Amino acid sequence: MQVKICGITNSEDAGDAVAAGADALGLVFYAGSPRCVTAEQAAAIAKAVPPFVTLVGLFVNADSAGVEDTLARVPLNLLQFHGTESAEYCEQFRRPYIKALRMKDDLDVLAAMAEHPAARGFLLDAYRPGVPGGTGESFDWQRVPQDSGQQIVLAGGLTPGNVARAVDTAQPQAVDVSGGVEASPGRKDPQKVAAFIRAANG
Ligand SMILES: O=C(O)c1ccccc1N[C@@H]1O[C@H](COP(=O)(O)O)[C@@H](O)[C@H]1O
Repeated sequence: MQVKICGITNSEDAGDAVAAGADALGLVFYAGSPRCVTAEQAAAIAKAVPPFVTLVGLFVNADSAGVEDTLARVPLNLLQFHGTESAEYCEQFRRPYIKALRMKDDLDVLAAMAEHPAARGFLLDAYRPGVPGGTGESFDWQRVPQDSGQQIVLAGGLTPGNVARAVDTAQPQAVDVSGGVEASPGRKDPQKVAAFIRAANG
């Protein structure tokens, strides 16, 4: 099971997550988040990350120039678009990307995936009106399609205590967590991070 620890705000938390076995670290470039980092902070964190750990930049309906500016300053391996971005928008950066889908009750998941043929995968997160993500809420894992042929990253309200059940139910390729492994908003708890990665890997 691949594990992404999202909402890293400092080099110490990055190092702890890598030491615990994280495959990917997420940096949030969304001003509305308590985990938001500047490009300068992100570049400093990136220096603490080994080359074979994927560094993911998370954006929410950001203006294109802002994304380009971040890309020029931070060595991101993968982009995560967590808003209502179109395929045309996401593809303009010519970088590998995953698209977040918020699992609103009436969302046609396969149809939403078909709108992003160039996406490298889809991150499925809980839906809460007015909040783009990082809600700490989960959704019905049985709604994760088993026949999409896509790389699925399961997210939303995952914790060290529920991730094994989530993996068993949804059978994703990867899991993603933010609030469930925090000591306080924006600071990770290294013991929770390690427990999460252990539990995700069964
Ligand atoms: O982490 C955030 O603050 C955030 C803000 C805006 C959009 C997405 C955000 N995070 C992503 O949401 C998932 C789920 O978060 P949680 O585990 O429920 O707290 C997280 O893994 C990020 O990919």
